[in-house]
Amino acid sequence: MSGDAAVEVRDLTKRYRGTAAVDGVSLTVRPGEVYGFLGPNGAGKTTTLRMLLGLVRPTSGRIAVLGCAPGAPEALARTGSMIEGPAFYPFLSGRQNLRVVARYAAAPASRIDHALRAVDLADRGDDGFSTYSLGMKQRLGVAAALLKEPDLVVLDEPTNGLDPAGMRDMRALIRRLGDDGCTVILSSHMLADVQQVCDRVGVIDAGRIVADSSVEDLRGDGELVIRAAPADVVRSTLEGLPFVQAVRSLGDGHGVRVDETRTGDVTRALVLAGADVREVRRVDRQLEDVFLELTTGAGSDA
Ligand SMILES: Nc1ncnc2c1ncn2[C@@H]1O[C@H](COP(=O)(O)OP(=O)(O)OP(=O)(O)O)[C@@H](O)[C@H]1O
Repeated sequence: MSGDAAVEVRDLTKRYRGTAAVDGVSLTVRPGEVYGFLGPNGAGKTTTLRMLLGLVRPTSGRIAVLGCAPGAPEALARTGSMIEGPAFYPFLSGRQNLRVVARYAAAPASRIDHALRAVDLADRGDDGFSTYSLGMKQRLGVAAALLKEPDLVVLDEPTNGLDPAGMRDMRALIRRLGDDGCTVILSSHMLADVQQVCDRVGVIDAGRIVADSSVEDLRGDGELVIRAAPADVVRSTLEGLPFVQAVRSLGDGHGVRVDETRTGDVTRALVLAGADVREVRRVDRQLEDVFLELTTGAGSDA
């Protein structure tokens, strides 16, 4: 373990009754980055996050959180978390709920106003929790995670169940935390959200990491969409080009994985082969496309 990482996980495995929920996971989260943990339902996201917090004991493997063993008091003192939705007293106000959490977490009560401001709940802090919208409840959960002035925040599905405005607010909040130098790990089903808010992502499928890279690298160079005829000439020409990585058939054309600088070469080759080129257009790959390619797509969230 290098010791420079905010979180370092090596060969982490968790078995339940012989079945691996998490199977040899290795990943590194660097200080100050917003790291997205993506995967279909049941892929092992929550189990991994719970192991990082010392809530679940690994079957095997190594974890360092802020240089400490998971669950070590030094690590927990600098880590805020929201796992599987926030739990608050409905009959107390937001502020009173945070007071309860602060006392329990040995965090200074002076942090409460700061935490409420950070999640845009300062002017609703004295209203009853039961009167909050789902988005406000989720944001209060993040406020609770911020009470300790943490270096690391772990959020399990922070946008779960939120409407578009709630998601936008949560995204902005997470990005602000990252910009303020806090390391954030979040799990999500919301691929578009992760694409907008995360610096790097790990994709987990059936307990195994299938990708761990920057969002940009994962999305790659995008695809060149070509409409040209006849189809057999187009396909054989494209497949014969050494710089073309992959050719796939679309309804009325072909999609080609190729570096953007080769767009002219591809078009020229098709014209020289006698193809009638009607359209050549570059399409960015969305994280969702990559996710579906990488995972089995078995989860309903996929
Ligand atoms: N306490 C447990 N006992 C037995 N099996 C468990 C336990 N906790 C999790 N599992 C199993 O481990 C696998 C991974 O579950 P986990 O909750 O980590 O997935 P997830 O990626 O967070 O899924 P979701 O997106 O649905 O929350 C699942 O097959 C789940 O049934």
